[in-house]
Amino acid sequence: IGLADASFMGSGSERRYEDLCRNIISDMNQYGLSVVDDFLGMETGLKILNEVRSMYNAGAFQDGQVVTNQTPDAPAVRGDKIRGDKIKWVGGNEPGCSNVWYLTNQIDSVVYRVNTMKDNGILGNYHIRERTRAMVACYPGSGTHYVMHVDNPQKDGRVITAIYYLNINWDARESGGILRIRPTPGTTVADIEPKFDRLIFFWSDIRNPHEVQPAHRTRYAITVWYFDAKEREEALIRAKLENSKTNNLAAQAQAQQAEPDS
Ligand SMILES: O=C(O)CCC(=O)Nc1cc2ccccc2cn1
Ligand SMILES: [Mn+2]
Repeated sequence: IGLADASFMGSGSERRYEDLCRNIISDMNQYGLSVVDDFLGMETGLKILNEVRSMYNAGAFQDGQVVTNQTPDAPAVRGDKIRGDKIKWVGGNEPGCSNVWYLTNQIDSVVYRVNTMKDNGILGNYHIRERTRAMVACYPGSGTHYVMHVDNPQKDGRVITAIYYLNINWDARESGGILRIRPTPGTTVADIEPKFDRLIFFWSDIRNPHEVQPAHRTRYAITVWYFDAKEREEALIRAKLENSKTNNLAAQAQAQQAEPDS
């Protein structure tokens, strides 16, 4: 995986930006994932980290969906959590999020660029015009993890997952917290350390099941998901159909109840 060095924001050289995008295009076509180190440089990375820390310390994060998968017959032990992260969704330019907002703008420009460059292979099949808000996540250490899963298993429109890590001097040997991606089909495994100022991309669908291994140190990450216009459009139409179907069923049920017994 071409570990591109991309503190292009510092040196601001167009050439390095082009090279970075070329690297991402070839990684995404070859591996379905890409790792970019030194994306924004130390100074900007630190501003983002400090902003996230102050959000977290202000108690602005909620528990990620916590589903205990208690096996029915097992003794009532503490349900092992599906995931232990705490999250906060950050939209446009809310107060106190200007550095996260700057990050999402930088990632946007890379994604829109690789999506429109010529000879971009699979990336050319998508038409990326929208993304989710930024999901700021914190694994508070003490073994919190996230089980193996697929981000978009059912064509909800999301095609690229982009994750930016904020963890200075992360050493997985003592802190764990590795993101393990198991690209399918295939037998390879990509173990990615959540290193400071590292940006990764991977296909959001079933091509990339992934997990976060137990983290023993506070682990911050910021994720945005990019939509393909067509897949998103179709997903929204399906959702509307589903919705109207259930509404009709409910209305019918309501009506039946209302009818006097025949
Ligand atoms: O932090 C990492 O290295 C990746 C963690 C991760 O996969 N997070 C995540 C978080 C999610 C939150 C809501 C719905 C789906 C989700 C899928 N994945
Ligand atoms: Mn995920």
